[in-house]
Amino acid sequence: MSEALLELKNISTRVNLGTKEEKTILQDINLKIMPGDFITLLGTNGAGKSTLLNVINGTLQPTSGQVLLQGRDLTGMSEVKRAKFIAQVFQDPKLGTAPRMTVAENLLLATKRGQRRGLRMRHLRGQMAAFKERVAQLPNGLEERLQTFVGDLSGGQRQTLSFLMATIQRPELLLLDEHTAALDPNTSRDLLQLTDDVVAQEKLTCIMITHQLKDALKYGNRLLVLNAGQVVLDVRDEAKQQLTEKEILRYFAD
Ligand SMILES: Nc1ncnc2c1ncn2[C@@H]1O[C@H](COP(=O)(O)OP(=O)(O)OP(=O)(O)O)[C@@H](O)[C@H]1O
Repeated sequence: MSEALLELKNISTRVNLGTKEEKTILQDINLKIMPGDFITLLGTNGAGKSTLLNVINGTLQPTSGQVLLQGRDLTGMSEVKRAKFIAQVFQDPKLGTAPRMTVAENLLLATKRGQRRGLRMRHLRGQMAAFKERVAQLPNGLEERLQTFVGDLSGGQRQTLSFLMATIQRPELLLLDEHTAALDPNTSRDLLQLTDDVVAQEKLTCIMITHQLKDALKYGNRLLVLNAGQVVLDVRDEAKQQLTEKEILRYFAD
């Protein structure tokens, strides 16, 4: 088997250590994510899905275990440094974009993701044509909004922009934390379709948290279910295609 892009080795996360509130959120997780895997991640509220993404993106250090990206040990590396390799889109359209900057300025910012260098607005003019071309392919009219302040966009436009910002500079790993959950059904469907297209075109490796069983079955090549901090189901390819919603629900048991 070829080498994993991301490997989680014996990851455990406990909070409030040494107090009555001590709690295990992730329990000895071992996972190999292969290059090009598009994983849909399911689990009941509180199963530990967001915590797992936080351990991968570096906002949370695990209590024990290691996070390896292409064999490189990321454990202990800051979130800012990991941003060079890992991009994330959150559920809240307000996260991930700067409201007092224009759409074009936000895109310029995204092209510098993970770099220390400051933002040079004079570089913007040279990039406008390329930005216009990128947003022209998007579903909800962002093309006409390049000079609009992001705070004035609709939630759907803002979330589409967040997705474009996360992928404009190809990340090694893309993390999506219920990124369409706050959108209306049509806008959500369009952004999921865009996600699927971009992941395929750019051959991205991606983990997408969702509560929609249909979407978890429809998208991706691999499906994981987390229950009480443990991976209780991990299926890929044909086994995933044959899975039904009813079967998945069995793994949601308390
Ligand atoms: N820093 C923390 N301190 C205490 N408890 C925490 C902390 N972070 C997470 N938790 C708890 O750990 C559990 C897992 O949380 P997490 O957000 O990872 O779940 P989730 O599977 O993403 O849930 P949801 O589907 O509701 O978003 C929850 O019970 C949560 O309250």
